[in-house]
Amino acid sequence: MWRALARTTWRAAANDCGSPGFRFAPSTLTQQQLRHSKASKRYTTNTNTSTAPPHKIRIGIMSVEKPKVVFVLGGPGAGKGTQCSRIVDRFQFTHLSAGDLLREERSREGSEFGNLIEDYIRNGKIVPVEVTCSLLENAMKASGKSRFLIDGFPRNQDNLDGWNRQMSEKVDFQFVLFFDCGEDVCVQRCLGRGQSGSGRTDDNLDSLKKRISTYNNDSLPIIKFFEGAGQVKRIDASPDAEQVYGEVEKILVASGF
Ligand SMILES: Nc1ncnc2c1ncn2[C@@H]1O[C@H](COP(=O)(O)OP(=O)(O)O)[C@@H](O)[C@H]1O
Ligand SMILES: Nc1ccn([C@H]2C[C@H](O)[C@@H](COP(=O)(O)OP(=O)(O)O)O2)c(=O)n1
Repeated sequence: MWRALARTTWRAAANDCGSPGFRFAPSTLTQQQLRHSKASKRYTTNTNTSTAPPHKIRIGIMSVEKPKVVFVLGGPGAGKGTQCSRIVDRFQFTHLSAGDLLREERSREGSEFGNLIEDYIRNGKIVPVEVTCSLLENAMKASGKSRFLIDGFPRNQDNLDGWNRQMSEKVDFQFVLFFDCGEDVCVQRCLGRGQSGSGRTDDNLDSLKKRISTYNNDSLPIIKFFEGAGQVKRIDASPDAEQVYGEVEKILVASGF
């Protein structure tokens, strides 16, 4: 169903690829990392047949760096997008918001997924990963960059499974930046965003109740899973944006960015 998504932005040859990490990707770093987690029973297969170290891929006799990926998670309205914009201003990251990519695809003329995406978004459900992951992979390739903030993904088990199938071998996963924010604050921020003209069809109370429930039931377990693997950097997202960013900056600098 999602073949159409993979159409335009794939680069035809390795030489043409801005970031070589997207092609030949024999190892599965994320799966390797997840193997160490008590909670990672599903990820026990070692499919790494490469002689390159896990953060690199092998092309012929050379090994090259894989693109680095940081997942950015938190409740609806926690401030993920706001903080990502600030990070991009200071660090060399490319910000890819799964929600933005889905909204773009929904509006793209001729998209076969427009109605499906709208139905999922309005009802606070998570779009099937085949759609979202392909949009992310295409955007990564099209950017030609090698450091990504992937915002709002993976948001449920389907997202995580799809990522592990399609992408984990191709990237050097770093950690999750988790913007931890109370439900009431999240709701007020989303309503405020709606009132100041976000134009989003889901910044209303009815959709928000469903989004919060999806977050609690489907997204929090994913964050806990990464936490169990020691891969979460938690940030209190309730203070003002400046203060939150101060914490983010410290974490990124301490992580070598
Ligand atoms: N720390 C903060 N304090 C107050 N308002 C914030 C803060 N961070 C973001 N906002 C505002 O809250 C709304 C949601 O922020 P946004 O970054 O779009 O959240 P998310 O991407 O997590 O949905 C926006 O209107 C934004 O300006
Ligand atoms: N991985 C994702 C991310 C977003 N979506 C859909 C469903 C979400 O409620 C909407 C909006 O997500 P977005 O990250 O832009 O917004 P919030 O964090 O909820 O404010 O997009 C999805 O289906 N799968």
